[in-house]
Amino acid sequence: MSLVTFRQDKTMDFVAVGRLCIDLNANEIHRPMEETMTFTKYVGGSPANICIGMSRLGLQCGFIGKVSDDQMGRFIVQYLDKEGIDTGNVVIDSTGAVTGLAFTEIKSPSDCSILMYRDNVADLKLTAHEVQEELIAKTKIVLISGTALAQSPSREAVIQAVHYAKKHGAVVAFDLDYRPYSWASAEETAIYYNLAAEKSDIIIGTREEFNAMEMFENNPDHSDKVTASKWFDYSARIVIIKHGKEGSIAYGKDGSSNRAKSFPSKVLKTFGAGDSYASAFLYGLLQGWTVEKSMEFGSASASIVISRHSCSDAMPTAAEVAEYIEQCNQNEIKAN
Ligand SMILES: Nc1ncnc2c1ncn2[C@@H]1O[C@H](COP(=O)(O)OP(=O)(O)O)[C@@H](O)[C@H]1O
Ligand SMILES: O=C(O)C[C@@H](O)[C@H](O)C(=O)COP(=O)(O)O
Repeated sequence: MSLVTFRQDKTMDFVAVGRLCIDLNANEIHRPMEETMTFTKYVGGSPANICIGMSRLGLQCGFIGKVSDDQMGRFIVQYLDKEGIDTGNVVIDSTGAVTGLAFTEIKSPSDCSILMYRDNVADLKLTAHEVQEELIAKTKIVLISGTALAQSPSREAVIQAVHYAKKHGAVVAFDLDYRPYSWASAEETAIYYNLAAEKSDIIIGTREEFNAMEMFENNPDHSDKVTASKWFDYSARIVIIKHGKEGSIAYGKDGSSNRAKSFPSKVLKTFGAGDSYASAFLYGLLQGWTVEKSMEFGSASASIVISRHSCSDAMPTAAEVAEYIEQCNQNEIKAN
């Protein structure tokens, strides 16, 4: 009996709600951004990366978001269209808002950071009225992303999307996606993350992101089991805590737990790991795989994406991920 079941009468697999932004990834790597002269432009934004990842894996996907009425907004929509993602609910801002920029700094494979310019961004201006119920009504999973809860009216748009998801039997996946610079205070973060998590069937986050949610909780040791157990009293069926290179652990409402190791990787940069992991994990669940196999698929996808320069554009196909797993298994057999 699987922990999560999906309505098979739906014609779409996955819809993400949240930010669409631009990644400007440094071309000159292994140096601080003060010395970087050129960047490569990619579509970015954690929910956008996850959606592109799901589409690359062969799923029918849509996006609910807002972009700026300029070249950057048009670049984003054209890219999503080319990837086969339904952009019918990507709204063009009319207030002069801009596209969020994420400048990335790759000082070393383990020392990467992101400088985000997010003043007056279009993605946080999505309103509840702009969320199309008919799009959510036809999808199996709705992904919400934590940063979209940071400001109104985006905050209310996410809550409305969750309401539609519950009404139409869509699974709600919550990727915590905590970006401190988008929030007014740590208290606001904790309050709104907890409200969203109460409605979510699948919750995915790093240990640090869950810590940010637990400001009013009693979990001084930051126990993953304590973190997960709280959410099974609400809607959650699966709670995943990610631990970087150390891998990840998933807890199930049925009392199960599964640990997944990370895969070997020629790491170029570490960002993009979580988004690729989430897309491939959710893909696995949609195939009817076990949590364990889905975690393996997510972990392998992450190890591929962190070896490449971009996040969105680096998202692998299902065949690439399967081949990588096979190759790593063969290498392990040879090594033993
Ligand atoms: N250095 C690494 N080498 C191999 N896999 C990694 C590495 N860092 C992360 N991963 C994989 O990506 C997953 C998510 O990474 P993590 O850093 O925990 O999330 P996020 O990118 O959201 O911060 C990990 O559970 C692991 O499977
Ligand atoms: O989420 C953002 O706004 C930044 C992303 O565009 C960027 O690609 C990134 O940091 C993704 O890393 P992850 O969310 O840690 O997987």
